Amino acid sequence: MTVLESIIEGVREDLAVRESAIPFDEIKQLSAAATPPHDVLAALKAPGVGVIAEVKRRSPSKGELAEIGEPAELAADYADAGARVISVLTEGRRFGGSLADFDAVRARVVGTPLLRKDFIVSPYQVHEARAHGADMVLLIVAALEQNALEALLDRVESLGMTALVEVHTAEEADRALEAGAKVIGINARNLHTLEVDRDVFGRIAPGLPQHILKIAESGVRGPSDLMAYAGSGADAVLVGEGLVTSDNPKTAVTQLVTAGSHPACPRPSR
Ligand SMILES: O=C(O)c1ccccc1NCC(=O)[C@H](O)[C@H](O)COP(=O)(O)O
Repeated sequence: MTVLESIIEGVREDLAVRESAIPFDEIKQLSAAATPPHDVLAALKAPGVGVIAEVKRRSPSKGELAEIGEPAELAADYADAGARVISVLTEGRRFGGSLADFDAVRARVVGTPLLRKDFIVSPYQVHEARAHGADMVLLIVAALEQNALEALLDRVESLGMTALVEVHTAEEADRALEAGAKVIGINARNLHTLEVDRDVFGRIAPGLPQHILKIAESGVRGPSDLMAYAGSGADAVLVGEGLVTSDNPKTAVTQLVTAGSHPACPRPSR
């Protein structure tokens, strides 16, 4: 069993417990009653290379990363520093995240789009994300059969949210395009082996259509990595470990945002 398969096995077990407490029909009603989502595409299309800043306590690859304090305060610092989207891990067993974290961030940071970063394998989780105020939902191609990917993507968009469709190979990128993805995240991290290869983005991104928003995920240690991803066509970068392990996460985001808006920073023409 790979790391990804193990994570998904646990996600399905935890999901069954939640679904027994709040049945599917009820979570659909809650999602329908939620405050409408932010326009994530508009946020990501703003000039310059954007930053998606992640609330991440621990991970399968590195274990405990940092004592992040109150997730809401960390997220508020991210937003104040100019993050375009805030990613909140809600997977509990391997990342130490929760929907309670998401709720706290949502209550504290009302003006910035939020990404529910989890391993989405069920329509229930899509409605659950919306019910908790998510604007964006991660769909991992490697975790889904094509029919499921297309059905979940349609459901995300039917609720007014934006899907971040994550790939690690050219074949997965083809599947994302076939499914109708508008935002494709190219993860430098292989979710089966946990190996990080920053060159993956530059091998895949140039082959994507210009209208696709391209997000470089993982391995961003500072502005030089952002600039390198920008040089290969990134519209934004998604950063977790490099922020929460820094001396000052707010300063770290500020430095990335400054680099992404610098005249010398490459930016795809739109
Ligand atoms: O981060 C991990 O170890 C990991 C392991 C297995 C599946 C997913 C994993 N991370 C999710 C992510 O892709 C990252 O949290 C995100 O891209 C930020 O990466 P980083 O800046 O390297 O923390």
